[in-house]
Amino acid sequence: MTDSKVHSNIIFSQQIDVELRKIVQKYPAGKVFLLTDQTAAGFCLPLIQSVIDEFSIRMVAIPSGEENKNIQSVGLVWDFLSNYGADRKSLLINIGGGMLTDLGGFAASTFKRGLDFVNIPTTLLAQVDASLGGKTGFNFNGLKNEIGVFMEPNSVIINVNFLKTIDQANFLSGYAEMLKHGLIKSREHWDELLTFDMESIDYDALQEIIAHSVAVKEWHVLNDLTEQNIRKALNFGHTVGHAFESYAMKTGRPILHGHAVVYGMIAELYLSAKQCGLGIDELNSISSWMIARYGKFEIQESDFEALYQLMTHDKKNEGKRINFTLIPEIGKVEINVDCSKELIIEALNYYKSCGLRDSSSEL
Ligand SMILES: NC(=O)c1ccc[n+]([C@@H]2O[C@H](COP(=O)([O-])OP(=O)(O)OC[C@H]3O[C@@H](n4cnc5c(N)ncnc54)[C@H](O)[C@@H]3O)[C@@H](O)[C@H]2O)c1
Ligand SMILES: O=C(O)C(=O)C[C@@H](O)[C@H](O)[C@H](O)COP(=O)(O)O
Ligand SMILES: [Zn+2]
Repeated sequence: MTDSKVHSNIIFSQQIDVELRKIVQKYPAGKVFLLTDQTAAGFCLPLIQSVIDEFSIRMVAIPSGEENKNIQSVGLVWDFLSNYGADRKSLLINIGGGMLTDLGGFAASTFKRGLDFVNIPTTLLAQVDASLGGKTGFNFNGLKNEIGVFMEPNSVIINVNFLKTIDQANFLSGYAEMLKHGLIKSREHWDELLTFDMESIDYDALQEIIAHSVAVKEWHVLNDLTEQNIRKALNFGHTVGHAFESYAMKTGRPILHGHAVVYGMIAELYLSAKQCGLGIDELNSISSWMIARYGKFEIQESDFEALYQLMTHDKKNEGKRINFTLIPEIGKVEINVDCSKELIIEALNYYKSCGLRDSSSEL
């Protein structure tokens, strides 16, 4: 395993305390703050305790879970920064999963119009996706990431050892975003992901594929930070996926973000087959592979209208157009594809029947 590899401001390191100390010592004494969530705190702070003690870093922990990615939690962070005298020369260290790095990045970017923040992602999802690229924010009005700003962290420190304590469901959730990266990047990267042994994890091998996944995300962000164009590729699966995630939360049967993205990708692969020529065998085989590992969020026809209405809030939309990112073949992307309501309902029907149907059947 290589040590302390610097890729832009993304640092892969086996010695998280050494890397963090180098950053913290650049800031005035008493002006470094730390944000985590209550679950991540127990698992993750021991790995950086020596730095916390050495610099007497003040800490706050917000409640864990997607349901707490809200304005109340942002308020707790602003209160904390205000009460302990944070100023524009301060640093906020966000240590946790994607919920925490999204929310902490937003709180730091808006407090006194912005102070520096670094992300230490501690879930697979946060290491390959959420902690990178500067999309910060929180959920509002039942809609995912409805409020937010683009603001990149000063640094991101990735250490695979954090992943040894995440549970299987959260591992799969992070792997979903890696699968997305595989589908938009290349057949080679996709095949690499399909052959990785998720049952018995080799952490050296995992770090290698995390690095490949990070490179996919970073390339898109470097080319289009504010998602005017090619960054929309990173949103594949999210038009339908975010609708599933919001609807699941609203109806009291929440699902993890990555699982929602997998279900969204299945529906959007169907749209890709109908609108841009993705092969039907490819569609059916990817969908079956995904359902076998991720199960399903069961939906009825009576849910379709509510799901469609949620999609009308997607951030890629323009006017009345619901703009999808689609995949004509693995490794190719088409952005801004307008799909009719009828076709979107057909895609939801395809998803609904997945697992029930013979995978070789015609559409
Ligand atoms: N900004 C982006 O580009 C982007 C990209 C993808 C996802 N996201 C967002 O990320 C969020 C999902 O992130 P997530 O899956 O990391 O969820 P999460 O942050 O809620 O973390 C999942 C759970 O794991 C716990 N945890 C964190 N680190 C741990 C560790 N090392 N060991 C054991 N438990 C640990 C957390 O406390 C939490 O209970 C969603 O809100 C999603 O919208 C953002
Ligand atoms: O980095 C991006 O761009 C993404 O779209 C990555 C997604 O995985 C992530 O879930 C993102 O937060 C979605 O953003 P949104 O703009 O659709 O809220
Ligand atoms: Zn996502």
